[in-house]
Amino acid sequence: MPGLAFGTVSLCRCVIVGGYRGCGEENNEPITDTVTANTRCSMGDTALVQHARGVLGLVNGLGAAPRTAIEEPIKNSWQRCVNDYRLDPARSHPTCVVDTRNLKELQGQHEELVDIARAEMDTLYDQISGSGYALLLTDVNGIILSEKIDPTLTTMFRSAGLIIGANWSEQTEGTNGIGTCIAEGRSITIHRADHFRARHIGLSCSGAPIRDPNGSMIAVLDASVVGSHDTRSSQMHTMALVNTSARLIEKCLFLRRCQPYRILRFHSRPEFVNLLHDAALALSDDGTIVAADDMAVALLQVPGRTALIGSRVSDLFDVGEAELAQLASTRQALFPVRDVRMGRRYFISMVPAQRSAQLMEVHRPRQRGFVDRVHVTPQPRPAVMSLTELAGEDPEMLRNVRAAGRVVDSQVPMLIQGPTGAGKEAFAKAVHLASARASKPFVAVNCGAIPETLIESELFGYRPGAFTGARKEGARGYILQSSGGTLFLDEIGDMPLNLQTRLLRVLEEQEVLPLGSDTPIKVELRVISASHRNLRDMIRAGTFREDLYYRLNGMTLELTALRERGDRERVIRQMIATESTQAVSIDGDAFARLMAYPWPGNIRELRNVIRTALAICEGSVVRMVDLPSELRHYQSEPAANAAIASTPQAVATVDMHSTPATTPMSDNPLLDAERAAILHAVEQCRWNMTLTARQLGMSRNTLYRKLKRHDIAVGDSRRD
Ligand SMILES: Nc1ncnc2c1ncn2[C@@H]1O[C@H](COP(=O)(O)OP(=O)(O)OP(=O)(O)O)[C@@H](O)[C@H]1O
Repeated sequence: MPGLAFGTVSLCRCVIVGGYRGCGEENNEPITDTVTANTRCSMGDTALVQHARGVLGLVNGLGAAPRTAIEEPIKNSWQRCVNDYRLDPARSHPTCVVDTRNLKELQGQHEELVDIARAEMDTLYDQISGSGYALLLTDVNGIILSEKIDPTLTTMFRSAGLIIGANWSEQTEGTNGIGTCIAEGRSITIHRADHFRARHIGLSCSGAPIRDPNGSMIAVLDASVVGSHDTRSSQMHTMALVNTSARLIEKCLFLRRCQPYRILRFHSRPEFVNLLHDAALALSDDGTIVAADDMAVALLQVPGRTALIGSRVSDLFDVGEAELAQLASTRQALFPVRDVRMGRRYFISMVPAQRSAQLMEVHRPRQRGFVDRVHVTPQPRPAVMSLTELAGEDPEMLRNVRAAGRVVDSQVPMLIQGPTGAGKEAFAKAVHLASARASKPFVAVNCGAIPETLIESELFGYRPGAFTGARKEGARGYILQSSGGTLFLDEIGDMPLNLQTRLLRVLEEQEVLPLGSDTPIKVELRVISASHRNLRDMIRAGTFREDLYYRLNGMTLELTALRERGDRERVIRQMIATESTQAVSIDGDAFARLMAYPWPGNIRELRNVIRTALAICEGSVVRMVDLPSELRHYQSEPAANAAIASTPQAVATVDMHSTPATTPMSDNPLLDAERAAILHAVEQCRWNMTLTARQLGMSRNTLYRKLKRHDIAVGDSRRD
C-alpha cells in the first residue's frame, strides 16, 4: 500500500482523552445486558451510567430504556453499534488519531476539497462565531482533515476528542454527527444523549455529507458544540447552515472538477441562475451530459444522476447546438428554454470549457435504455481501503464486512478464503485498521513465498548465532513483531506440517520460543489467515492439521470473485478513477469487454490491465487495442457458443470430446480464458516465471499451481 508502512511501523497513535481506560479492552464479549454498563463504567457519574444502561436497555429490550422517545435513525445506529461493531456505551477508549505522516497523506489526497471547504468554513464560522461551535471537515472514513475552532475553546474540544486526524467513524466512536451521517448517507443531528457512548453525551453535532460530481460521498462537514444546554430543536438552525455550506462546497467542487466541459446552469427562476441553488450539467463537445448535480436531478424530476448522464442536452431542452455555442461566448447571459418532456420553462446560462483542465470520461454501453456514457472524475487512491470501501455494493461482501465487524476487536481468529487477487490481504488490513489494534503493527507473512527452510526462523525468530548464516544480533521473527497487533498468515495451506505443529503451540500458549533459545517469550497474538485452497480437502489428504484448522477458523469469510460481484461495474469504474492521473476516455467496446471478461486474476489482474491500458493508450482514449490479447480475444459464453454453433467442425469437436475442464480444449470458457491468459504471459516473458508471475500480478507459487492445473508443462530448464 503506497504511503503506509505495515509491519513494525505504526499507523495510528492513540491519544488518551479524558483519562479513560484503553480501547484494547472493548468488544471481547457480546454486549448483552445492562449489567455490562453497570459493572464496567469507571466514570463514577450516574448520568453516564444511566445513559449506557438506557442504550443497552433499548437495544436489547432489557432493563431500563431511555426516558425520552428515541428517533428511528438513532435507534438503528445504536443497534449497529451493539450488534455490528460490538461497542460498549459505558466503555471509553483513547481517541484514535492517525499519525502525522498518514494525516498529511490524507490531506494531500483531499487537497482540492480541503482547499474549497476552507473558504466556506471561514464564512460559516463567521456566521456562528461566539456560539461555541467547532467546524470540522472529515473524509468519508470519518477522519478529521480540517477544523475551525475558537482558539479559546481548543482545549475543551481536544478533551472531547475533536482533533485533527481523529477517527469519528461510527465503528470507532459510536453514534455521532460525523459517523452516523456517513453510515446513513444523509444529514443528521446527534444531540447529547442521542450519542451512543456515554462520554459523548455532552456533545451536539450536526453533520452533512459532501458528494463528488459522480454522487459518491467523499466528505462530511460537521458543526459540533460541547456542553451546550440548547434544545434539540435549536440545532435545526445549525443543521440548515451546515447543509447550505455543504451544498456550496459540492457546487464549487462540481464546477472545478468539470472545468474541461461546458457547464450548463439552469433554474426556473432567472434570478437563481449562477447562484448556489441553480442546477448544473456538464456537457461534452457533442452535447452529451457527462455529469449532473443533485439540483438538476431534483428540478428535472428524474430518479437519479444516471438518468441524465449519457443523454443529450437536446433530449432535455428545446435548445440547439448553435444557441448553446452562442450562449457560451456570452457567459452570464440567460436563455429561456422548455423542458421537452414536461413543458416547464427554465433559464439557462453556459460556462465555456477550460481545455487546460483535466478530467476523465468513461463511455460505456447503453444501459437500461438511457445511459450510453458515464462520466467519472479521477479520485485519489486511498492509502488503505476500509472494509466498507472493499465491500462496495456487493451483497456477499457486505455480509462479510458485517460479520467481520462483529469480531473485529475480539480474539476470534479469522480465516479468509477466496481466489487469488480477490483482496484477502486488503481485507485483513482493513479488519486490522478497523480494530482497536490499528495503531499496532500489521505483519503479513506469505507462507507460500518464503522458502521452506527459512519459514521457521522468519516466523519464530532466533537467538544470536542460532544457526550457520544467522545474523549475529538474532531476529525477532514475525510472530513477535506482530504482538499486540495483527499477524496475517497468507497462503496458510502452504505451511509445512512440522511448522503447523509449532504454530499451533504458539497459538495455544500465546508464547513463542525463538530458535536457539530455551526461554519462551509471551506474545499477544491476533491471527488472520488466508488461503485460496480448500483446507478441509487438505485435512482429508493429511496435509493440513485438523486441530490447527479449528484454531484458525473462528470465523470463515469467503471473498467474492470479481466476475461474481454484483457491483462489478462500480469496481471497474472505481479502479479507472483511482488509477488515472490524467483525463481519459474509454470507448464503449473496450468498456463492455472489461465488464464481460471473467477476470481469473480478480481485482489484482483488473488493476494491472487498467494500469497498462492507461499507460499505453494514445490521445487519452483507451480502445480495445490497448487491452491485453486475452481480453481482446475473449468471447463471452453466449458469444463463444454462437461461434461454435456456426462452425460445423467445431460442433463435431465439442460433441465428440466431453473434455475435462482443465485440458486445453475445455468447454469452460472461464478456464479457457485463464489458460490462454497464462500461456500468453508465459510466452511473452520467455518462460521466465518470476517475470510472468509479476506480469499476471500473482505469486510464483500461485503461477506454478495454475500451470499445473492447466497442464502447461514447464521443464526444469525453463524454471527461473
Ligand atoms: N475492492 C477492491 N477495490 C480496489 N482494489 C482492491 C480491492 N480489493 C483488493 N484490491 C487490490 O487488489 C490487489 C490484490 O489484493 P490482495 O493482495 O489483497 O489479494 P489476495 O486475495 O490477498 O491475493 P493472493 O491470493 O494472490 O494473495 C491489491 O493491490 C489490493 O489493494
